[in-house]
Amino acid sequence: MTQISNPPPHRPRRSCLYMPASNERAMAKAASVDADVIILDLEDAVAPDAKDSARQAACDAISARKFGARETVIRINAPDSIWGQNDLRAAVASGVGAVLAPKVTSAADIAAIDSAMTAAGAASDLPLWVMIEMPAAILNITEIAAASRSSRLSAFVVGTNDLAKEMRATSVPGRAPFLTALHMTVMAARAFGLAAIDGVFNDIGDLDGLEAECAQGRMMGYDGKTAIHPAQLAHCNRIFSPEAEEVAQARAVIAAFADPANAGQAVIKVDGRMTELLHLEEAKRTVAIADSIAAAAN
Ligand SMILES: CC(C)(COP(=O)(O)OP(=O)(O)OC[C@H]1O[C@@H](n2cnc3c(N)ncnc32)[C@H](O)[C@@H]1OP(=O)(O)O)[C@@H](O)C(=O)NCCC(=O)NCCSC(=O)C[C@H](O)C(=O)O
Ligand SMILES: [Mg+2]
Repeated sequence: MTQISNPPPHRPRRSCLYMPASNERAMAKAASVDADVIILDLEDAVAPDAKDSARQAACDAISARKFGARETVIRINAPDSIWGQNDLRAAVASGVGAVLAPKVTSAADIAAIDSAMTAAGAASDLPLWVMIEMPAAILNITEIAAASRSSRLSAFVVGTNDLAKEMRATSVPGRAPFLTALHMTVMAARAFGLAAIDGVFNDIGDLDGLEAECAQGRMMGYDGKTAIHPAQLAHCNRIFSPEAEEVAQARAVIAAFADPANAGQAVIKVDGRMTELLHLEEAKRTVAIADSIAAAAN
């Protein structure tokens, strides 16, 4: 299987697993974990003494194509940290699928990272993902998302741990303290055509809690969830996959609009429901995601 550096628009991102690049045992799982996206972390999960060796290990694993068809991402340290620019240059040179930058707060940050990627020789279509995890990022979310028009920015990843720390908020079931941030992030992502990935669930043993949080993220419109442990992946994959009934309904909508009897119609009835052309667009997206998941499973 080959790594894809420029993924198709409907590529599933149901589960995005962080792997500390300094953790050899975790990295050895590369070929077997059932994650749509692998995020090799050089930032918070890597101790300062291990930063250089983790960077090397991440880039070696990418170059050796250890992750098969999974989308690969390297999370660099903050560009203004002592490791950030070396991380960025090494990630670009490694052939990774996307670079993930932490703790951005403004459109100027996006422009600076994009310029640094260009200076490092990045192709114009190497995607930039960013962590939305600072209060200032939430306040500036529209200008950050709008920076995608003039940069490689293509995805938001929510960081609820840093957000909790910076807000001095408490993590509780239902995530009441973070709902404003979660809604604003997905809204801005959708307004500017970006992917939106939900934050992590820290309690590895609480799969019921994880399931509830996945369902909440999906209901809000998120494409998938970041995970910290392989045990979380099956829940993320299941809940962020279109259900069989949803796919069947989507296929019925596509078939109905393709029926010559409905040619030129903007609104029709499908299985008793009012169905407009806007539903056709969503139906096509649902089927494309379902087909993509099915293809990856074969
Ligand atoms: C939290 C962990 C340190 C727990 O690790 P461990 O004690 O080894 O757990 P287990 O014994 O249950 O592990 C069983 C096996 O699974 C492997 N494993 C565990 N986690 C991963 C993983 N993430 N990827 C791949 N493989 C993994 C173990 O190596 C065991 O394998 P084996 O021994 O061969 O049986 C650990 O889960 C961990 O480090 N998780 C990721 C932490 C991380 O990346 N954190 C940073 C991102 S979270 C974040 O902060 C997001 C954002 O920035 C924010 O602000 O919110
Ligand atoms: Mg963080």
